[in-house]
Amino acid sequence: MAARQIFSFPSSKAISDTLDAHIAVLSAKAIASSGKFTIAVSGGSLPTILAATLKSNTTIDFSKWHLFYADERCVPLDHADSNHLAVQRALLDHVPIPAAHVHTLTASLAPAEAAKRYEQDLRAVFGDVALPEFDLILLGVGPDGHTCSLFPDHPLLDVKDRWVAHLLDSPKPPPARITLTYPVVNNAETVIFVATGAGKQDMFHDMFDKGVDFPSGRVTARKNLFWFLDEPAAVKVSARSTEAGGRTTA
Ligand SMILES: O=C(O)[C@H](O)[C@@H](O)[C@H](O)[C@H](O)COP(=O)(O)O
Repeated sequence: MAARQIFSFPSSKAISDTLDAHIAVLSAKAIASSGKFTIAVSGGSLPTILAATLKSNTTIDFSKWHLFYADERCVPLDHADSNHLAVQRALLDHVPIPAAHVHTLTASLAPAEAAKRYEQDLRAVFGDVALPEFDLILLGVGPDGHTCSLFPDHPLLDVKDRWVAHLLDSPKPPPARITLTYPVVNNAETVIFVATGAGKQDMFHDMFDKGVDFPSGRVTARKNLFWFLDEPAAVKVSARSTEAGGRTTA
C-alpha cells in the first residue's frame, strides 16, 4: 500500500503544471505496457485545474486513454450539474480522446440501474477481473472531507460488494448520484487528490495532524498516493504529518 505524500503548492497553476508532468509519465508508461491509459476523474474544481496545462500537451497519446468518472451526478449529460459536462468543456473539447473511450453515465436510467450499467462499462474495459486497476484516479475533496460521492457517516462508506454504487440522499446537491466504491478507488495504481481553498484547512489539520476520520482519508492506492494542496488549504498541516518531516513545497 502506498504511503501518503502531501505537497503544498504556491498556486493552482503550479498544481496544474505538476499534474501535467505526472500524467505524461503515467500515461506513457501505461500505454507502453498495456496499450491503454485508464483514468477516472471527479468534478468540482478539479476539471479546470486538471485541464489548465494538460489541454495543451501534444506529447500525450490521448487516443489510448479511457476516461471514467469517479462520481457523477444523475442529471442529463448537458446539464449544468453534470461532472461530464465540466470535464468536456475543460478538457475533452481540447484533446483527442475518442468519444467511445469517454465513459459517461447513462442518464436515461434510474440511479440504481445507471450504477449497474456503469459497472458493466468498467468490465468492458478492464475485463474479467476481481477489481479494476486504474492507472490513475484524480479526486477532489469537499470541506466536509468527502471524496467521490462518499460522504461522512453515509452507508456507502461500507459498501464492498459492488464497483459502482448509487445514492439518492447526497448531502451536497444534487441528491442522486453514482460513485466508485472504496474497493475500486483503493485498487488504483496512483491516486492524486487535488484540493484548494482556505475552507478546507481545518479539515486537513484534523485529518493529517489529529488522525480524525474523513471519507477521503480512508483512500489508499497500490503505488502512489499524492495529496496536492494549495497553500491556503495546507497552511494548518504540521510539518510532522509529511513523510519528509516537512510540508513539501513542490
Ligand atoms: O460531485 C460533486 O459534488 C463534486 O465532484 C464534489 O465531490 C467535489 O469534487 C468536491 O466537493 C470538491 O469540490 P471543489 O474542488 O470544488 O472544492
